[in-house]
Amino acid sequence: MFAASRIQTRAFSASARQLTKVSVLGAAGGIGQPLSLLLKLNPRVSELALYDIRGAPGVGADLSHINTKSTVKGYEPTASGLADALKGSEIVLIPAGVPRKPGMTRDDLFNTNASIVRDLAKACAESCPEANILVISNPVNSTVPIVSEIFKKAGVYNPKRLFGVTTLDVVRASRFVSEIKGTDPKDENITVVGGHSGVTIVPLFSQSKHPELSKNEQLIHRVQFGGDEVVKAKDGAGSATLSMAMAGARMAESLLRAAQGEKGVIEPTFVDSPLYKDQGIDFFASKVELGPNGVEKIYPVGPIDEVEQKLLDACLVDLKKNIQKGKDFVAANPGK
Ligand SMILES: NC(=O)c1ccc[n+]([C@@H]2O[C@H](COP(=O)([O-])OP(=O)(O)OC[C@H]3O[C@@H](n4cnc5c(N)ncnc54)[C@H](O)[C@@H]3O)[C@@H](O)[C@H]2O)c1
Ligand SMILES: O=C(O)C[C@H](O)C(=O)O
Repeated sequence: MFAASRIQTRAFSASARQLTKVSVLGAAGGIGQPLSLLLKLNPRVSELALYDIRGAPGVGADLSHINTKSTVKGYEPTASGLADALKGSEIVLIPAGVPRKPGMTRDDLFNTNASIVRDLAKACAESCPEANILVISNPVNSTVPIVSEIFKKAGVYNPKRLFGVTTLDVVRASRFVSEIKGTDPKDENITVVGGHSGVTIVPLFSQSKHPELSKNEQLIHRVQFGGDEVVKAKDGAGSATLSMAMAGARMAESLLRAAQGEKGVIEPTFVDSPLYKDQGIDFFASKVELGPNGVEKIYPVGPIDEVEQKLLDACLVDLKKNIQKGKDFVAANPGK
């Protein structure tokens, strides 16, 4: 037992020395800056490439003074700057785009963010077609299908490498439950399935240590509309940035752990999924085991109670429309 664990530790420390380039698109923004900071502190990252339409060289210079071993560079806002930032990337995180103001839904961001994500996806398809693409820009339910359509058009789509980042919903659910129960959030793993906006966010408390919480309407509402809480509190200055940076860094870390040989790394995330394809729903967030090739295994939703079934039914109706909206956008606006 002891010898086996020593061998395993040696294997991990050897693989942790792998060269791993991670890039952040939208790196000078509210999410981009703290996310880049957390990635600079991650010993699994050897090279950090920062891109934004403004300010990335400054953020890069600032982070480059932190005494961790990785190199950091902020690239110029040009097509060649973007291509250079992306080349050789194993993971690309995309928090580029506008955030909500009070009174807006995530869908209200579509008109601005759809073309931003489309154009960045094109650059990824050209410069790093094999990278894991982690989409943070809202509305995630539509921006992820936009990326997949662009990759399909370029002939480089690998469904195992595309992820909508829904980790913040999981992080919130864990924290909110721990507040109610007076427990340590690290012991509260709540699966959240569906998508990432309002009623498409479906927490499955019946599968947690506290199945009775699936009847707690206030808690369910808080998980589904946690983003609104922050938008309201920031009062026009944007939406969640710091908690999102933590959640994005956690998702990237999970992918890196899996890529570097660790088994059994599971995160709920929004992926190209077989679960509801028969209902015309191509993407769905459920528990996903990660591996060196990205998605290793997609878990079904599993047993849920009556309340959750109703939530899931409502989720699927909206999700289908959101996904179609992303696909239709690329068909009508293929870009240059
Ligand atoms: N998935 C989630 O759980 C989640 C959580 C929070 C926020 N978000 C979303 O993330 C996005 C960013 O939020 P934020 O608070 O960081 O916004 P922000 O305005 O602070 O930052 C966005 C950054 O994107 C940059 N940008 C715009 N167009 C770009 C382009 N074409 N290429 C590169 N960079 C570009 C901007 O210059 C800016 O620095 C929003 O759409 C927001 O809704 C998602
Ligand atoms: O609420 C938002 O608009 C940002 C993000 O999607 C969140 O869940 O905090």
